[in-house]
Amino acid sequence: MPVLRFDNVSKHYAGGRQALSEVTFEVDAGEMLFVTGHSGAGKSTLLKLIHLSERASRGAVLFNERNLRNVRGRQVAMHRREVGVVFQDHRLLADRSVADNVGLPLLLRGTARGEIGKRVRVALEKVALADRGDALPTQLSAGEQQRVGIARALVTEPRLLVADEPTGNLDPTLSAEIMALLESLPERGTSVLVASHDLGLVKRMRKRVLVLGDGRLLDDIRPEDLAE
Ligand SMILES: Nc1ncnc2c1ncn2[C@@H]1O[C@H](COP(=O)(O)OP(=O)(O)OP(=O)(O)O)[C@@H](O)[C@H]1O
Repeated sequence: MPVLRFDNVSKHYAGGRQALSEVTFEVDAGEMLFVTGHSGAGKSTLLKLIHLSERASRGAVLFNERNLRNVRGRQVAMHRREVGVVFQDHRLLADRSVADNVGLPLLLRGTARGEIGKRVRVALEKVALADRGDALPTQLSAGEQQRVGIARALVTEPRLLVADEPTGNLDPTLSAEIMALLESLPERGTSVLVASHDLGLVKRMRKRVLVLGDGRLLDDIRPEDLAE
């Protein structure tokens, strides 16, 4: 069953140009894929329609077969529990511990403290930072900070993780480390969709690639068809 489906999706920003035009694709449960394209091609917009920081102008975005057009009000927060989000700048709170940062989405949802502690430990284990929960973000390396951002996105055990240029600020070694971590998530039940303009990185990963150009889906390349 697809976890995500875009059916002829278009997005116009108010007063702006058309960011997406009639985009159609599906993501299966347990899949990892990339979306690439030039600056302004529509990559971030595509991700925003999935975690509902923007709404489609036309067409349907379906998550677990549910049309997101019908997800309103309090249901938006429930939807966001099932979609983890990772940004280029991880946006960690500098004066809170790593564990507090990771637990924040649960705290905001009123989860009991004992349960938060348990889930934070699981999330930090997933990103190999189990022993750094008491540290402040500034005491960690850039790559470790990005892993904290990923743990925070995973703490609600989402069905899908969307990541917008997650390695944008990292050197090649740390980028590879973050990619290896993201690659390990599908087998643990979380599908992964990564937006990146870094074609070298995208090719090295040998995953399915959606190519956007001026808001249109130009290509949907399967790993076996990737050129050497
Ligand atoms: N809030 C907004 N209001 C108006 N126009 C917007 C808004 N956000 C994005 N756009 C426009 O929509 C188009 C797609 O932008 P988007 O950020 O999705 O591209 P992108 O592929 O992620 O680019 P980049 O790689 O530079 O981040 C661009 O022309 C952009 O200027």
